[in-house]
Amino acid sequence: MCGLAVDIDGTITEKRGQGSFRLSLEAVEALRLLEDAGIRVMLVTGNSVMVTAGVARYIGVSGPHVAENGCLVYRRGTITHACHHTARAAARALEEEMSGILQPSWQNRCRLHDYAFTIRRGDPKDVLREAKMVLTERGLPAKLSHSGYALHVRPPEASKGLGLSIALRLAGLDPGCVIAVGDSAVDLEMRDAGVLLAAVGNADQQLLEGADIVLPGESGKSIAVLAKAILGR
Ligand SMILES: O=C(O)COP(=O)(O)O
Repeated sequence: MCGLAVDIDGTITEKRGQGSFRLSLEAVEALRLLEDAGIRVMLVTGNSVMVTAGVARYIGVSGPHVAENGCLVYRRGTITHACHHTARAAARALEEEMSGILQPSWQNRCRLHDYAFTIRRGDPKDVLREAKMVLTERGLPAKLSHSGYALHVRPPEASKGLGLSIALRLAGLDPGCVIAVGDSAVDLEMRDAGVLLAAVGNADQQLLEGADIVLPGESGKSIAVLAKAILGR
């Protein structure tokens, strides 16, 4: 075991779901113990690069880290662009056509490729369908996903797997000795980097069914359980 890639929201927080942003102190402690034992901890998230780099700094995890759902890789102050397109025009179209339903994320001001919206009302599946129709009508190619926290509009090439592959290459880590952990269907993409994929116990159904292993416990507690098993404590 040489590296652990973890999603942020729903994975190292106390709980998962819109509005659950409190970091799990158990998870933070577990990630620090792993780092101290020489295991590289990488954040792989839909958040903007500024938020990702800030969270990483104060948790104390060395990275490289992946932001904007795979589009940006942050390593020691340097940013690598994994995506070559931006979903900015698609995000603007959604703002115009779905303002009653979608609330743009405050982080959109510092995003470059992937844009996020919280859903004000309605079932995320219906909202995704409507957003897809808006983009098709406008002829804007973009990928849409929902993290359990926000709807993301992404360039077609965006993938957490692509971002994680770049992060592993920058760190000189063999994917075969890396475990990735997430809480939602978007995190399935991380397996494309060749890592073992784990789901926290309260992950969404798609990830619970698609992951290689399901961890006991919920969100941050699952991370603490995994760290104990890795460190043999
Ligand atoms: O940005 C979000 O919507 C959620 O971010 P995550 O990828 O860390 O779960």
